[in-house]
Amino acid sequence: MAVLILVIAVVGVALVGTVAGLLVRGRRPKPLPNTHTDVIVSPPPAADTDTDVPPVELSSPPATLEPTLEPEAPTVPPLERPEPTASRLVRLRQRLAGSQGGFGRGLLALLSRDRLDEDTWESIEDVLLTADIGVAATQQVVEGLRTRMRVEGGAAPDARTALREELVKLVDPAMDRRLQVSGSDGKPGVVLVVGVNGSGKTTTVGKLARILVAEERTVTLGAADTFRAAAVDQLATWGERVGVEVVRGNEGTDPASVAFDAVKDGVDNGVDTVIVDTAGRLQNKAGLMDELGKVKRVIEKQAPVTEVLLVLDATTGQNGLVQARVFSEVVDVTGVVLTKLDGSAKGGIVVSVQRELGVPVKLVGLGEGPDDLAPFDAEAFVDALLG
Ligand SMILES: Nc1nc2c(ncn2[C@@H]2O[C@H](COP(=O)(O)OP(=O)(O)OP(=O)(O)O)[C@@H](O)[C@H]2O)c(=O)[nH]1
Repeated sequence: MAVLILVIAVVGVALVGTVAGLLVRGRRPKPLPNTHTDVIVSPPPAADTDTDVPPVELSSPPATLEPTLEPEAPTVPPLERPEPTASRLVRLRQRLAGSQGGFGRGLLALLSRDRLDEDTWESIEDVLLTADIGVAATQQVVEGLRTRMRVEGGAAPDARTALREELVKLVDPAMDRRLQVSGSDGKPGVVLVVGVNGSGKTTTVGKLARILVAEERTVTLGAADTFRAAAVDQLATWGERVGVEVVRGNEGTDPASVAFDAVKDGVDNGVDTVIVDTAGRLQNKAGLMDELGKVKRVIEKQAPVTEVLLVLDATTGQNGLVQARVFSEVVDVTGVVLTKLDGSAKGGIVVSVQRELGVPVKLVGLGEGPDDLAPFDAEAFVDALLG
């Protein structure tokens, strides 16, 4: 009997050991999932990534087989990737050629005539004046061309080269067109954007932010156009699309206080550039001077303004030039943004505005698309004019 009990005990111990061994092996730790996270936060996943993520089961199906709720789709849209500046120029040159080609081609046709009589020279002058190049510049270019044609003896075959060289000289490739978007002493660069309502200011601020984001710079926007609530919302949308913070005030808030807050925010967060949109109501010169003067003064309590961009609508012609003059008397304009060049055949305004203000055109707007803003280049511009 004792032997029997002993045998049962030995078999029992052996069985328990085997089962325990199996259990321990079953609990052996699985390899850990990869917990490494990127230092750079990636944009929210695009719509097609949901194929990688199994649907979340909210609860086990109830006995009554009621329909289960689908998890809600995330509402945050993915961040956009703005187009790099280099490819913009190639794409937008076509658009520039489309709107300005008539002007350049008209000049070329006149210059290529067998006989360049006085009537032809007058027609050449008319074409230049119609394109808004301005009287003095027109005379300069006609003089230059007449001299060359005399010296070189006749029009064709070199009319294109001569015209190109004269126009490039006029547009002045030597002007420094770089945007001052960097600050010093660890402070952000501050770009103040001014111009009359409707010239495309807010749109330009949004597009410029995209250019800077494409160049991997960090940006904060200041919606100091508190005169028009829609402009503030418009800017907020531009910012959201590329993940750029927009500092805003309520409608009617003092624009200077919004500008101050935006630049302070930029300094505190160590961003590269703060761009400030302004209202710029051209009610009268004194009022404008007060408003923009104050905006600039309060900004400079935080960081120096590195660039003042005047936005001008190319379709407004001579009227735009009058506005440009008033703004440049009120604030030190350092660069011009010429918008809506796609909708105007008056590309000559580039020349007149540069002569009028003595500051370079730095950017051109060539459409309503988010990336339809490009750095201005004198030679590419003239080539587009000549088609
Ligand atoms: N075709 C074309 N349209 C443009 C261009 N730039 C701006 N626009 C349009 O011009 C209109 C006015 O632009 P906004 O940016 O709202 O003008 P704004 O100067 O900020 O006007 P306020 O906010 O009233 O001060 C909008 O419909 C823009 O889409 C451009 O280069 N080409």
